[in-house]
Amino acid sequence: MARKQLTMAEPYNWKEFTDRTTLERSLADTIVNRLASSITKRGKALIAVSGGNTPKKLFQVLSNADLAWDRVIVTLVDERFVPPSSPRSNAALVSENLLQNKAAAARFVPLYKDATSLEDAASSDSVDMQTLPWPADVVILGMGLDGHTASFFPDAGNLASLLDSASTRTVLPVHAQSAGEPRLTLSAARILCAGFLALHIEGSEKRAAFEQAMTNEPKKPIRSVIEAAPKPVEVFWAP
Ligand SMILES: O=C(O)[C@H](O)[C@@H](O)[C@H](O)[C@H](O)COP(=O)(O)O
Repeated sequence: MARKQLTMAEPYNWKEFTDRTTLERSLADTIVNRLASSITKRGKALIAVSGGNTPKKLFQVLSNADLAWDRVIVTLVDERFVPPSSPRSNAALVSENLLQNKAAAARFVPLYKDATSLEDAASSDSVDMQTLPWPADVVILGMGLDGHTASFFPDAGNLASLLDSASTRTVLPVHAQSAGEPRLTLSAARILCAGFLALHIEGSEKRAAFEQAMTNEPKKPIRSVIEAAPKPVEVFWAP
């Protein structure tokens, strides 16, 4: 039973599940349907996924889904500025959990590249990734307890640029004390134009953090993204 929204004007749809397995199956089905529909319409599909711990099981479920994966391009919402050999790498997480089984046929476009600086890597990504079939059909966001999403950390020096829905950049660099390491992130502009934009969070702490982020001031990045979205963001939550 979905949580009753506070007002009709909520910019998100809360989808509550009894357990994480049920959530993962439902979200995976929705993702596959969206990607299959895009393949039917335009012969290809683009999905951007977040890293971190939450999506690992979802990736494993997705990897076994029946889909023309050879028509699917998978990229990242954000990446720590580390090589794929690092245990902190989101590219490694995706390669080890999503790009397996049937989904191994998908094309993966990473964000990390061995560049002289974070800024050079972000600029080069932005150029290289222009050729991807934007808008993304699916973007799956995560959220930290501090209300960050993607690598839009509240203490990022360039947060306004990261959140600028009119940005012409595809990938931006992020330096934020709270991020752990320098990051590369899709711009909000690219995230917000997704055909299907979902937030995947689990556990009571994340639910509380989400509810606080959506009401407290100053606005947390997740609230800025949700309020800027042209249509309600689908929030998938399980205890
Ligand atoms: O690179 C990352 O860490 C993610 O893209 C980030 O935005 C993540 O979604 C949140 O930090 C939640 O991470 P957890 O799922 O590990 O709580």
